[in-house]
Amino acid sequence: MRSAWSTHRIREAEERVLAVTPDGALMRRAAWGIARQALAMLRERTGGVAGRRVLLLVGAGNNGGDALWAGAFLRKRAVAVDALLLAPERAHAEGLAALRSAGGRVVQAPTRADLAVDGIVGLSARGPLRPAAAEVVARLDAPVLAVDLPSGVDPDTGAVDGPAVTAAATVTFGGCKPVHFLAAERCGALTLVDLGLDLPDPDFGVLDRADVAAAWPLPGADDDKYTQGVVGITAGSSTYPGAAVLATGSAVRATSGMVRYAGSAAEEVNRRYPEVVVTGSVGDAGRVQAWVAGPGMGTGHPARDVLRAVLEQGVPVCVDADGITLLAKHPELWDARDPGVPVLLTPHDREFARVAEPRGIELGADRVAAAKALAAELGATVLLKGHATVVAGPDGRALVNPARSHWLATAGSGDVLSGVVGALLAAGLDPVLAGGAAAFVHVRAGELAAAGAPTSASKVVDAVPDAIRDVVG
Ligand SMILES: NC(=O)C1=CN([C@@H]2O[C@H](COP(=O)(O)OP(=O)(O)OC[C@H]3O[C@@H](n4cnc5c(N)ncnc54)[C@H](O)[C@@H]3O)[C@@H](O)[C@H]2O)[C@@H](O)CC1
Ligand SMILES: Nc1ncnc2c1ncn2[C@@H]1O[C@H](COP(=O)(O)OP(=O)(O)O)[C@@H](O)[C@H]1O
Ligand SMILES: [K+]
Repeated sequence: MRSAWSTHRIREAEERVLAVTPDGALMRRAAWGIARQALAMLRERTGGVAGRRVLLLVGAGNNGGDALWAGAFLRKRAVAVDALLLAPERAHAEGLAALRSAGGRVVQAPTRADLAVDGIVGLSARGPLRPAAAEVVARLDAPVLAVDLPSGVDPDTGAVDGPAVTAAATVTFGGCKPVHFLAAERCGALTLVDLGLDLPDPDFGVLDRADVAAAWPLPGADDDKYTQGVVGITAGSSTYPGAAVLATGSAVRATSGMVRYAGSAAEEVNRRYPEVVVTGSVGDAGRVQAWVAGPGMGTGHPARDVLRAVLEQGVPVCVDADGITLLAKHPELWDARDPGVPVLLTPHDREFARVAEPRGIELGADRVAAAKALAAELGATVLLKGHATVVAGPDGRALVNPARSHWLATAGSGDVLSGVVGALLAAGLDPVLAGGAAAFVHVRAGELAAAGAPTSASKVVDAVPDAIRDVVG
């Protein structure tokens, strides 16, 4: 698992190391990491390094200092290095002297380059690129290597509110920052240079393939259809039977145990998935180890009664879509729940706002903070959907699942996610891990279903087993 720390935590840890490290040593270590990455990119893109051209974009602080020192190292490999100083009077003095004495040039306008190094702003970044930097970045045609983070993107939230760098690669130092996962598409390939920092608990973790593989429940010699956890789905309505088919289908694809369906789309579900045990109502459904409630179920009184019946059963529940709207409209539904039993909500932004705003929680730029606040307030796990999905537990733990592709931005893909979450909850996974692992496999299923061209939620359902195979295989 990788981890991310907000900038103030990184700074505090850096200060402790700086206090016991010779002047400039950390910066040179950071800069050496950038130079190595720059050399690798030059080699990969141009077949060599000597005589290749690098343009440094140098801002007012230590981020620019890193770029200048990296330029000095690159000069030693016979790379031609030009530095464009965006705030000449505030450029890092030692870095500039090192670059000059290594034979680097200071230029007044961007020059042709094989690679640009973005040392405009780092940990102290606030807001988008200022106009002068924005103009230079807009005119670049070389790939960009970002120092610490792509300038113009908020380091703590990944928010982009105007001009910002999109990097082909980013080299960061000491520990990853939230931007690296919340705006992964802006960072490109990420490398971490170790600075020996002693960091506290992270703000959030990021599951990798091996973590998901280790968590994913697979049947063993002593298992039968019941022991792997039976998942119950209550979803769909006469208006939206499709949501029931998608959520149930993805649960079927995600577990080799049993899936039950309770609701008005029983016939459609059974026609499509004969292995599902269907019934008209939750009360008749038989025992399950977790429920998924909500996709397409409607928001009227009958649906409210169904949701209450599910919450009263004392097993983990994944509440999605209309189920979330019902919880917002009827907060007393929370009383039906045993507070010791996990509830996991899977809202998109508008559903999140419906539940959070009446409780005084705004969904602003800091999506991790908002999800953590709502999880703590509700005593439930909150999976906030988006291009980076945030999963926050009531105990303060959080995971982020970045998506590097966006094929899941298609109608019904949320219903697919809820079925996968349900399968993992039924197998007994901790809800934060269940949400994180489901989001991971969901993204992979979207990529496999799309294979480079638009796809649909039904195809994502069918790709769930391939996605699991890809992860656990
Ligand atoms: N502290 C340390 O020990 C280390 C710091 N390192 C580097 O130091 C960086 C942090 O340096 P600083 O704290 O000096 O600050 P930065 O270099 O991040 O920012 C410098 C200045 O840029 C300006 N600025 C803010 N937002 C801007 C925007 N949107 N557009 C243009 N200019 C903007 C501000 O005036 C700010 O003070 C890190 O990102 C990293 O690159 C590394 O050398 C590793 C060691
Ligand atoms: N631009 C995007 N990039 C990556 N994933 C996305 C993007 N937009 C949406 N998603 C994912 O697609 C799913 C959409 O779910 P949801 O909004 O509930 O849609 P629906 O109601 O149509 O099922 C979520 O899992 C979300 O994380
Ligand atoms: K930068």
